[in-house]
Amino acid sequence: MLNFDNRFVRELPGDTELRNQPRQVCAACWSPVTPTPVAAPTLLAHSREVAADLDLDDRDMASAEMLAALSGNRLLPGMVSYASCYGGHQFGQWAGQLGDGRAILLGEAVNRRGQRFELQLKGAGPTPYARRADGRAVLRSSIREFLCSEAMHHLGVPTTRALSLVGSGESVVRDMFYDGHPIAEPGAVVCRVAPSFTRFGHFELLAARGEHALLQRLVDFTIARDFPALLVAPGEKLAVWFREVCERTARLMAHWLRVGFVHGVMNTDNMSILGLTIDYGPYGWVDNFDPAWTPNTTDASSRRYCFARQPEIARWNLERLADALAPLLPKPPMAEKAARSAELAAALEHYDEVYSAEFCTAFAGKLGLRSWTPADGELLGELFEVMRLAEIDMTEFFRQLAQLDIDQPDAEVLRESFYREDLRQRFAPDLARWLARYSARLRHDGQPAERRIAAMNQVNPRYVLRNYLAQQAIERAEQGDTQTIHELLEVLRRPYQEQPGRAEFSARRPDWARHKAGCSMLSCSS
Ligand SMILES: Nc1ncnc2c1ncn2[C@@H]1O[C@H](COP(=O)(O)OP(=O)(O)OP(=O)(O)O)[C@@H](O)[C@H]1O
Ligand SMILES: [Mg+2]
Repeated sequence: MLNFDNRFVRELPGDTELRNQPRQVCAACWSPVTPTPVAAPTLLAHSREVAADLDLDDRDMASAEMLAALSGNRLLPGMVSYASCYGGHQFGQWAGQLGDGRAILLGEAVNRRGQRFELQLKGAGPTPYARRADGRAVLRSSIREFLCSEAMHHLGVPTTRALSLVGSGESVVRDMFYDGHPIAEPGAVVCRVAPSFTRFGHFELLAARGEHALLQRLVDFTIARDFPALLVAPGEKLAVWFREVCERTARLMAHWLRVGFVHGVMNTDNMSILGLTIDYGPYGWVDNFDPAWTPNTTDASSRRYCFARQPEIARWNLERLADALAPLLPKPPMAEKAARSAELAAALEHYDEVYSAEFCTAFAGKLGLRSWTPADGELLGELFEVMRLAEIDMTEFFRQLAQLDIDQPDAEVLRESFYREDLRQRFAPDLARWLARYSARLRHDGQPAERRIAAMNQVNPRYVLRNYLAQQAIERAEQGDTQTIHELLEVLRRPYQEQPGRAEFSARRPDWARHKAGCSMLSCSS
């Protein structure tokens, strides 16, 4: 069914200890571990696009062997199972070894076009990196990961994918808000798919332990397997590669801001070397535009990972990766000893430049502008301020903005993007002033209306996985009804297309969801 070529375990050293017990794993990139079987697996949903990427058809997906593999009950021929070893900076502090505590890789499938995909079960039981935790995942967080990674892909945002969502038939005990109220919840396993699940933290841990020879091997492996185009690029390989990682990360940040996504836990162990969105934990979608909003309750006081700070935090994370890579470069001259090597520093500056350029391109697109001038930055800044103060829904506003008649701008087309009538009235004059300036700018831009509207509709989604929508799918699934998961999966396949009869999936957050757990506050407990 699937063809495997498991380079990670073949080319990188593994742990020689075979017992599946929590421990520090040194001088190795992975540990062999077998998924822990589950009692009564059922395939709750799968992504037909990911299946197609893997050359799997509906019959394959419905087979007993596939269900056994996707639940961790039995491996398919060619699979090897292992957990990888990484560390990370969490909330700004070095946390030491973390590793795949509940994620178990199943090897690298190569499709008929020669594309390579790592398969990874999340929630498949404890590994040597599980510390004191159970290695499992609850259904609610698994639904959120499954739906959101597919939704992000269809929005055009780089991301790990999800092949399947399997209910385990077992319960998992979680204290959702860490307040001494543990309850048994249904468990699940998601099979994630990505060309590589390697994180910044994989490199950081080897550097922190002074395992520089292995660090060099992991870098060489990563370039050869995951960045083959760079093998023929001129220049010092490591610096060229780090620059590419910076560039991809910058593009990812611009995408997150464009669609209103807040990751929620941008620790360096949750940063993909390929610039993919990885680890859908306490993430959230911006409803009313608020740069300081964070969905993660653990982050509520520091707001380190709030919406607007994400690009800055990504840079901080890249700096930690640069620190890890620095020992592999030739020693800098004495005068620069404390400084990072010039190449790494230049790559970080490149991050700033690419991010700025990508942000401008993204928001020029959202506003329907063909080019971007410094004055547009001011125009956008003023819009953000009105949106924040008036609590305007980000997704609804930008989608509806295309409907504005720029010869006679009238805020009426934006009425549905307000959460509060009093704020709508209070900020009506500010919005009207802004719309007049914006309309003048568009008239100057001179693009025919149909072309502008079509272009805006390709970057301003009508449908995103609003927090309350995911929560509704979860509550129904916990009652045994997976219909909403399937409906959402279907709607979110075409986020930029108007879908008649699907208005319920684009409606802004209802009042009941404003402060409800799972809708505005998410916990890390998953
Ligand atoms: N239930 C669990 N059992 C074992 N380890 C866990 C569990 N939950 C989290 N961990 C581990 O704690 C660390 C930080 O967790 P974090 O929430 O970032 O990741 P995660 O949600 O498990 O997974 P991923 O980053 O793979 O999507 C990771 O090493 C992770 O494997
Ligand atoms: Mg994680």
